[in-house]
Amino acid sequence: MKWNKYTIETTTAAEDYLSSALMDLGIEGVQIEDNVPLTKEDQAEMFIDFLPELPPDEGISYVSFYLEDNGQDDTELLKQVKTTIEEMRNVVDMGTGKITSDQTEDLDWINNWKKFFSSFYIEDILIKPTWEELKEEDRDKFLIEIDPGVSFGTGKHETTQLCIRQLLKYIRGNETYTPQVKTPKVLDVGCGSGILSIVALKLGASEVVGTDLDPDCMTSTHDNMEVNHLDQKLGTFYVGNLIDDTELQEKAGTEEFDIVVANILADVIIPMAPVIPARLKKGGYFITSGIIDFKENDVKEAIEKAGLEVVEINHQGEWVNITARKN
Ligand SMILES: C[S@@+](CC[C@H](N)C(=O)[O-])C[C@H]1O[C@@H](n2cnc3c(N)ncnc32)[C@H](O)[C@@H]1O
Repeated sequence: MKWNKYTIETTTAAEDYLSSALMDLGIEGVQIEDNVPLTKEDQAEMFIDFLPELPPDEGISYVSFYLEDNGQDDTELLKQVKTTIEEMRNVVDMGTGKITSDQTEDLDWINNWKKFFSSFYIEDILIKPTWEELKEEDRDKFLIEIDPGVSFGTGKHETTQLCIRQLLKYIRGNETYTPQVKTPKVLDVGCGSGILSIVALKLGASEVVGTDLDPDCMTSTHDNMEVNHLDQKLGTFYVGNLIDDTELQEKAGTEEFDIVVANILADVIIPMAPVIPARLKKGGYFITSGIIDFKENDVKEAIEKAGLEVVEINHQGEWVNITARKN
């Protein structure tokens, strides 16, 4: 499908007003490009731990919108856009307001990523997108089916894989470690698509509790539990921030968990570390990732300061897993 892309050169002061004015004209899906650095909150929400160097912010912003090219004439709508820009000059600096056009193909943003997600293994666990047919020869495999929807967690990311390997070790056991608890209770902080909760349950966890800041993750997690034929009663999921929400800390449970897994970001794990020991039973493990390599020491220090003993540090690419025990 072809699309006409229109880009308005404006100012960072005007970009939000302009986007909302474009939406008022019935335009859906506006893209903003500027050099304004992301705030800490934006970084956490977008799972970005470090940012590329941006050119200096000179206050210029490019606001683009797309119109499907189905032979229609965009002239009338563009006239309305130009009028809107001129009217807005009375209230905000609109910059040049120059409109340029381009044509682009296939803009199925919501679904395009699916082309890059196909079945793969983490050790003996076969992770398969829900929309892919299960091959006859894979019927007896340890299977996890996932549709992350708009949440994070296909299993492809190094940090998810680091956590899954640790869940394998600390729930199922391996040649170097024999779990003391066969059916652990697991807390999954930052559950995203629910992938780690589902792996934990499939490996034998008796129950999981999950949390995430993003309400969409509740839907993804419940849907993925269902796809994986897991009784919804085995999982309880809450929206909220364990770091400072004492009500959530209580609801999640005190000294209840054999394993707490948190694949978030170094900048989130560091302030979260102090509340983790109180969630764990004695002898329980904290498995964490989402840590970029240059923040490894900061996270390790925070975990040790919280009173846990770091027992393992693993790396995959530039990402780090730290596993710690409550003694
Ligand atoms: C990298 S994703 C991990 C998703 C999934 N657990 C996985 O391993 O693939 C991090 C998730 O943590 C959530 N998150 C960020 N800060 C959080 C916080 N303070 N408490 C709970 N969840 C948080 C994000 O919304 C996101 O869904």
